[in-house]
Amino acid sequence: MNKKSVKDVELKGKVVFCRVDFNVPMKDGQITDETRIRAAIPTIQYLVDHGAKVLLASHLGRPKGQVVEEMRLTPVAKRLSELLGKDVKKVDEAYGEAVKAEVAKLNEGDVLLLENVRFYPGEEKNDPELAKAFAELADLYVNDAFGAAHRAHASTEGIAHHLPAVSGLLMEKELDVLGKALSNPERPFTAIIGGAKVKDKIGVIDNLLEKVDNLIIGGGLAYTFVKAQGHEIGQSLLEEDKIDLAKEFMKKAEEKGVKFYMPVDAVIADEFSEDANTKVVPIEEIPADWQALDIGPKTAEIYSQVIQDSKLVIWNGPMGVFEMNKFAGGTRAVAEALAEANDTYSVIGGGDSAAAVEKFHLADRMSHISTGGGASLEFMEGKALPGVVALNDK
Ligand SMILES: Nc1ncnc2c1ncn2[C@@H]1O[C@H](COP(=O)(O)OP(=O)(O)O)[C@@H](O)[C@H]1O
Ligand SMILES: O=C(OP(=O)(O)O)[C@H](O)COP(=O)(O)O
Repeated sequence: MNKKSVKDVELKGKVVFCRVDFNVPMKDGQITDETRIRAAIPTIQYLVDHGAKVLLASHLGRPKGQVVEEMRLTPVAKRLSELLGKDVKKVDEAYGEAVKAEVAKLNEGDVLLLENVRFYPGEEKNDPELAKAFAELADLYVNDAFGAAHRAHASTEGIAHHLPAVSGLLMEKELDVLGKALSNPERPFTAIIGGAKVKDKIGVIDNLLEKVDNLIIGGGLAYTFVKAQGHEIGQSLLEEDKIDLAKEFMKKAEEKGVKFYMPVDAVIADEFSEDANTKVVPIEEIPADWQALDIGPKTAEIYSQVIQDSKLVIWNGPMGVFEMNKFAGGTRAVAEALAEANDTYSVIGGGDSAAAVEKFHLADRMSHISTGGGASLEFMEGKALPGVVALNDK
C-alpha cells in the first residue's frame, strides 16, 4: 500500500485519534458478535506498546445525528477492556472541553473510548468544524476503520485534513488481501449479494456486472428483483423506486454474458417472527399477506453448485434472516458450500455475513473474512475509498 501506516511514524507520548469500526451487532444491550472489536486489537495494542495515548472513536448503528441511548458505546468499552486486559475509560461525548480534560489526564499507553460519533449531525455531513474539533484532541490520526472507509465522514475523512494521518494495521491488511484477490481474479469469479441494505447494495451490483462471471442474489435484496421479474412478493422487503434499476441490471447481465442467479423458491412466513407459521413456495407463489425471509432449499442447492464451480467468491450479506433459526437455512447452506469448496478463494464481507459464518462455526474455513461489507464491495468495484484516499502517502 502506498499509504503511511502506524509503523512509519513516531508514537511515543503522542495523543492518537484512532478511528475504529466498533459497529457491532447488539441485542438487548449485549454485543452478539465481537469480531470487529477483536479485529481492532492489533492496532490498539501496537499503539499502547509504543507509548501512545490512545483515543478510540467509532460509530455504532445509524442514530442519525441524535443521542440514542441503546447506541452508546459503553458495552463496547467494557468488552474491549476485557480483551485488552487493561482498563478502558469511556466518555459520554466525542469532543469538547470535558473530553479535552480527560485527554489531559492520560498517561502513555492509556486507552480512552469516545462516544458514538454519529450522535453528532456533523459526522455524516463531514462537517469541517466537527472534523477540526476531533483533530484538536490529538497529535496524530490513525484510521483503522476499514468497515467505514467508504464513508466520507468527519471522523473517517475530514479529520485527516487537520492532522498527520496514517492507516492502522487492520486497514493495511484488508487492503492488501482484497487487492491481491482482485488484481487478477481467478475465474469463474462469483459475487453473492444479500442482506437488507437494499439502497447501498443495488448500486454496487451495476459495477460488479463489469467484473464477475456469476452474480447471485439473495436476502432481502432479492425481492426487488423478483418484483421486477413481474412476480408478486407479498410483504417481503421491497425498494419500490429501484424496480426499474433491477430490470436494467438483469438486461445488462444478459448483454455482458454474466450469469444472474435469483431465488427460485423461498421460505415464507406469516409474520416477522421466530414463532411465525412458515412454508416453502416457488418464488412466483408468495401470497399477498406473507413475506419471504429466506431462500428456499432448491435455490440453496443451485447456489451451492455455482460456488463449488467457482475459483473466487466474494460474499456480502446473508441469504435470509439468519438470526432466527427458521430462516437460517439458506445462509447456512451458502456458508457450508464455501467451507467445502477447497479450490475456491472465499472472501466474506459485512458485519452480518461475518457474524453468520461465526455462528455456524465455519469462520476458520473461509479464506478471508473482511470486517467491511459495503467497504469491501466498493473496494472490489475499484472505487476509491475516501477514508483511505485522505491518508498521507508514503
Ligand atoms: N429476506 C429478508 N428479509 C428481511 N431481512 C433480511 C432478509 N434476508 C436477510 N435479511 C437481514 O439482512 C440483515 C443483514 O443485512 P446487511 O446489513 O445488508 O448485511 P451485511 O452486514 O452482511 O452487509 C440481517 O440482519 C438479516 O436478518
Ligand atoms: O457495518 C458497516 O457496514 P456493512 O454492514 O456494510 O459491513 C460499517 O460499520 C458502516 O456502517 P454504515 O453502513 O452504517 O455506514
